[in-house]
Amino acid sequence: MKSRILLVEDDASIALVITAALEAEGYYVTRCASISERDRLLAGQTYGLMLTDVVLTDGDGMETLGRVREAAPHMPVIILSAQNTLDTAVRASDTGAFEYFPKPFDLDELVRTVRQAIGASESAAFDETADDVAAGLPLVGRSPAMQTVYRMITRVLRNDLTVLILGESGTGKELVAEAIHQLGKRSAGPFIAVNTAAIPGDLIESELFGHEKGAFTGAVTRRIGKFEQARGGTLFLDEIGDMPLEAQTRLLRALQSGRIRRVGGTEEITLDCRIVAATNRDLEPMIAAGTFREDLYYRLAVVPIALPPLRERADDIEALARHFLVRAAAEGLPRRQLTAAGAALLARQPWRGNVRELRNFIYRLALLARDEVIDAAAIEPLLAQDRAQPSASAPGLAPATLAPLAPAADFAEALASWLVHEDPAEGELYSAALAAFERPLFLHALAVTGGNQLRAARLLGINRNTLRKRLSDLAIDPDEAVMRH
Ligand SMILES: Nc1ncnc2c1ncn2[C@@H]1O[C@H](COP(=O)(O)OP(=O)(O)OP(=O)(O)O)[C@@H](O)[C@H]1O
Repeated sequence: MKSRILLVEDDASIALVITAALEAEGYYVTRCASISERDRLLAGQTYGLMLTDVVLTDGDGMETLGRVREAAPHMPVIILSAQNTLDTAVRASDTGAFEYFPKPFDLDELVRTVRQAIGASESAAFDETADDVAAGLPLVGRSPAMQTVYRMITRVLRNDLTVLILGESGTGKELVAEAIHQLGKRSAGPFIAVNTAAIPGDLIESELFGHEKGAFTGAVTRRIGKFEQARGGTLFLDEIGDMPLEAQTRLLRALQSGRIRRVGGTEEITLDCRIVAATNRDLEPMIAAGTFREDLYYRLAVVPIALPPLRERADDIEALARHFLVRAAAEGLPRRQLTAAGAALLARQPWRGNVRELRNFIYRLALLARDEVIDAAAIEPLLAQDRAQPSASAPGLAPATLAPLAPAADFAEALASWLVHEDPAEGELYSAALAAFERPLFLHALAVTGGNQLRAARLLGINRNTLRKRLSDLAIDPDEAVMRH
């Protein structure tokens, strides 16, 4: 005999469609429209599965799942929600729900999942429960493409599987990596990000694995590598496609053995971090050409998550634009409103630099627009400027280290936004601006030279003593600068 299904849904037409589809499969469906009715029905009868909406007239169908678990601990639950944010997906997964369907959903897929869930619950009892994860992450966008991403994220939160995030530059790969860390079981540990493309080839090993004192010229002290820094947390290996082959081999060996050795050291250190890697490169042709190791690819891509380019989820552009306007205002830029026509114009742009380009554009717009209300007419001139000067906020110009504000087209513009943000006191303008400029520049020079002040001074083209003095004035600790980078 087919199972009885409890459907908790207050939208009569959705309920009708689901009931018809499930009855056609031979299931018996009992429908109710509120949480109180649900609890009453569960107390009196056993169900093979429950399908529930989230927002119901008398409460939240997801928040109250604890009561359902008490009444029917092994009954699989499928959540249907119009609140299709990452937060909802994560909350759904944390309730131990079998599956989460953002509305609108594919009816055939829903029926298939019901069949699977009932089959699975007959062979294995469901014992998953978890705390309510409070906060969602600032991943904006509810397009179907992002729903798929959110569902993938929820699948890796309770395990340590290695994740490979693929997507063009600026699509949000690092943000997704952070979401996996913060929402996952290692959130109490550190999140360590390494941009493997930014480290000179000969320093990658010591950067990742650390080195012992005297391991090579310049190794004046023992240094802990990123793998060790990430102990208990997550190691985010960005731009993995740009890693030199030799470093790929070392990385593969570390992942295979689960152990590392500091450069020049003998002690074996056991890895204790989740690895999330990312690249904007198309790895397949690189594998074919022999520039990316196929075995490393399979090691990393245990769970691949593909982030679609922004132009393929134009539905998200308006929400993102409004989000960045709010952020810009919170960071001290003028408060702006975006009209529907303005949003529509933004949604029609190709955004080759993806969300990063959109973000930079919105910050410039907030800074430069004349009126509080931003309409298409205020956006046009900036778009025209970008078309004439494509580098203005497009890919490549990404130094997030440059300022707390978005990177700008040139120093004059960066300075303008810095002035708005910092508003230094009279008589301190020059020294404050100089410090704001020098700090990221010196940190960059120290990072790429592995903290070697002589080489950093040479790179900058300034005297070593000048650099030392300025580092001391700015209270920059060269070793710490390298560690933090
Ligand atoms: N869905 C999103 N919601 C809100 N902000 C986003 C989203 N996606 C990206 N961003 C923002 O866009 C910027 C670029 O994102 P991120 O650095 O994660 O991209 P990336 O894919 O890692 O880029 P790259 O390949 O160049 O390293 C960041 O400021 C990030 O916060």
